[in-house]
Amino acid sequence: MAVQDPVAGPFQVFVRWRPLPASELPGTELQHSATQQDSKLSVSFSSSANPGRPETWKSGASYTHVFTAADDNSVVYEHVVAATLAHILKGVTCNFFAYGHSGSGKTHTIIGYDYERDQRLGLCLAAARDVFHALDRIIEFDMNRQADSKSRGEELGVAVRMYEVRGRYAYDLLNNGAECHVREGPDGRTHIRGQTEMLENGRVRVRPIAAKPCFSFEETRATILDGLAKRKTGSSSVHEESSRTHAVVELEVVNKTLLEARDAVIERESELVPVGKRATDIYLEEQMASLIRNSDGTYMPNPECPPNQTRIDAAEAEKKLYQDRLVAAEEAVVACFATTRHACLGGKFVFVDLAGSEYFDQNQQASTAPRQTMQEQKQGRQINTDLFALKEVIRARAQNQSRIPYRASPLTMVLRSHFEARGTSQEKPSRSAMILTVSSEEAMMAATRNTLKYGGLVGLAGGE
Ligand SMILES: Nc1ncnc2c1ncn2[C@@H]1O[C@H](COP(=O)(O)OP(=O)(O)OP(=O)(O)O)[C@@H](O)[C@H]1O
Repeated sequence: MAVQDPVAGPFQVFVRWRPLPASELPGTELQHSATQQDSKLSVSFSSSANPGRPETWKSGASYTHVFTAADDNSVVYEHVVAATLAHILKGVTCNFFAYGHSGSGKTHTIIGYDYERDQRLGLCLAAARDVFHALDRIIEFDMNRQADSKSRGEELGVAVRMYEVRGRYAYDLLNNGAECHVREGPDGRTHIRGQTEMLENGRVRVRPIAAKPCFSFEETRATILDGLAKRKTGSSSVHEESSRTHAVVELEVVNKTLLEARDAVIERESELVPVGKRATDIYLEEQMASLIRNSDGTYMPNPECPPNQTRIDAAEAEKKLYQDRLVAAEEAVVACFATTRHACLGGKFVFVDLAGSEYFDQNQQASTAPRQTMQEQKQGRQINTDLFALKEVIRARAQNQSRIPYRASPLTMVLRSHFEARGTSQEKPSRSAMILTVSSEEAMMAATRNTLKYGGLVGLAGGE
């Protein structure tokens, strides 16, 4: 049975203990328990590795629920994600993060390693399955009302985006791992843009992260598996490499009209580039032609050759025409939301498999981690920055601070639009949750404690 809206507050934190790896002897692990305090849980564990000096640790009460090693992915899904589907169907964005040490089960939780069996599907695949069940019901309802969604371009589906964030770049897993820049635009929004394509007539197209439209669960699953295959190429050590990137999977409810409207914006942008450049060139040409050089090297206007204002105005008028076409295309996107009868349009699940938290744990690094190359050290510092920034953003949001430090890292810049998403109406703020994946292996004690501490800071903020 689905649990009632677990992600109701601003930010909820869950703990998931993974089973001991087969290589570990049973009976040698940390002993752990959870204690209810008001509406939240605290976690404590003890180690008896050193019989002379048993060690115990207890967290604050910051967690919404603690999953045991016996809980499989379907149990986690029911508690954390299932009830949020109702929000997605109202156009809301729900974000889910997995945070933990390498090998603690982040990918197992978010994506899973069994793509067929219901009980073992990762959260993103189980969510895709349930979105399609819901969309099927909406389509059936439309058919009963003789409202043929398909012919009107309103056939509902899911646009899948999959990318890894590493350093200042995102790598588009549904576009051959293409490197994309993460930048803040003049509009204050973050743009993730791929390579510049030079087209005919001077048009310049810069595409955003690929959004692959899928119209069935099977198609969505195949798309996610395609993306995963890209995640693995180019890495000599898959497991290590996956720890060093943040992997994001987005599932957005879309229809064909919306997808076409967004494509039209990209086309209008590409058309504006040469026209805008021509207007600038003509202005500069006319200004230069109308200047004469003085003997001291300075310039002054040449009264006999004033700038050809008619030519400048004509170029500006043409530019304005293309700017208006772009604005009209952007308005058409907004109109898709305003005119649809499907409140679910734009509803989005965002799943983030964060880079291994060991990079955030400098003490652990110094003492036990193998020697790192310069490149790995740089990556480690960037991951630290990202994970610290994420915590600060979550806390600032929970405390309703006027300034949320999204710009502190590329990861938080990328996540900004998901945190700030408000569906089609201002009353629909996004909802978010984090799953801390931890291991009861003795060797992982410090990492487990650090993960619980990090999540504790995030969870306390959520409860304020
Ligand atoms: N809760 C769990 N139940 C069963 N197996 C698990 C669980 N958590 C992790 N595992 C297994 O442990 C191994 C490592 O897990 P996983 O790849 O998810 O770790 P990770 O935290 O994503 O690591 P990395 O950060 O290095 O990518 C996998 O074989 C996975 O199936």
